[in-house]
Amino acid sequence: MKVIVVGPRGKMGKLITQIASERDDMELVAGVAPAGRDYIGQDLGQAAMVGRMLGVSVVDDLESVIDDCDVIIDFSTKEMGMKVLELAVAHEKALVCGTTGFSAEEMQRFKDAAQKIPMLYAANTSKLVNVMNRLLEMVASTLKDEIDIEILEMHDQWKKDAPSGTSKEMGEIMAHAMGKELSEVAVYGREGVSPREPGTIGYHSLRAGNIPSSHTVFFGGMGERLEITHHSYNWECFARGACDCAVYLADQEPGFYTIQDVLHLE
Ligand SMILES: NC(=O)C1=CN([C@@H]2O[C@H](COP(=O)(O)OP(=O)(O)OC[C@H]3O[C@@H](n4cnc5c(N)ncnc54)[C@H](OP(=O)(O)O)[C@@H]3O)[C@@H](O)[C@H]2O)C=CC1
Ligand SMILES: O=C(O)C1=N[C@H](C(=O)O)C[C@H](O)C1
Repeated sequence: MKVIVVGPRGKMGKLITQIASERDDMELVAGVAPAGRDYIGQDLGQAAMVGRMLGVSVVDDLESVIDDCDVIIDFSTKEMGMKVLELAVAHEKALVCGTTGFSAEEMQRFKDAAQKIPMLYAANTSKLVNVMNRLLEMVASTLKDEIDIEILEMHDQWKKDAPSGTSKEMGEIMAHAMGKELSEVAVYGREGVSPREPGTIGYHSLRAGNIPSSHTVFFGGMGERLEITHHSYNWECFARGACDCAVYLADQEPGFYTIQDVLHLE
């Protein structure tokens, strides 16, 4: 399965390149980086600090290499994400997108693209986070309005979006489990919003240092509290999951896929 990595110098792109280079079922054919970077033209192994040459280059123009691949893996920015999507559709290439921060309208463009290409979107490609999502669904569907739900997510100081894509997915899963839409119940920050309105889901984002990713969901009951937490120690779990998604997608027909399909969690 031939793969292009978009953003191979990024925190995720580097790890995805390193992991893909070790897998027998993946073959890297190019990296795509922003124009003007000093590592354009370098060997992908050097640019992504793999520790050996891979014999393929980093380019600044996806269109010049896209026909060499089966699947594109994109963890870059939302602006680049939209350009990658457009080219993937035009060249009928499978796309794994893990970038976060897209608007509802942009997310709809991914869903529309699925009529033409195998499209997998996952705001979080960690296996354990996706198992955690099942637990959240179970608690929310069992207790509904009996409990207060608050989500606290922590990330590094450089993260561009807040709240995290994962916490939005978690909120959506729990809202649907309670028969609601997230937009009806989400409250972003509680400062100045007290006492608490029942049936809402509160969001709290903390940014500090180089925390890779932590998500805690607090279920507040009367005289008791349940907390479910996922901590990542680095970005490896997400990169491994992204490679699994790409291998899965290479064999699929056009359609919209999620990591639940890859992990057989449905
Ligand atoms: N789904 C999941 O499980 C996860 C999702 N993410 C998401 O992935 C995205 C990237 O995260 P992260 O790796 O931490 O971010 P980084 O900022 O470390 O990396 C982003 C990369 O994208 C590259 N880039 C920016 N613009 C372009 C462009 N026009 N063309 C090609 N490449 C471009 C940057 O290049 P340069 O380095 O040269 O500036 C950089 O290498 C974020 O949206 C994040 O939330 C992150 C972790 C897990
Ligand atoms: O930027 C990150 O680091 C992460 N982003 C994703 C998100 O927004 O949820 C996934 C994970 O939390 C790491």
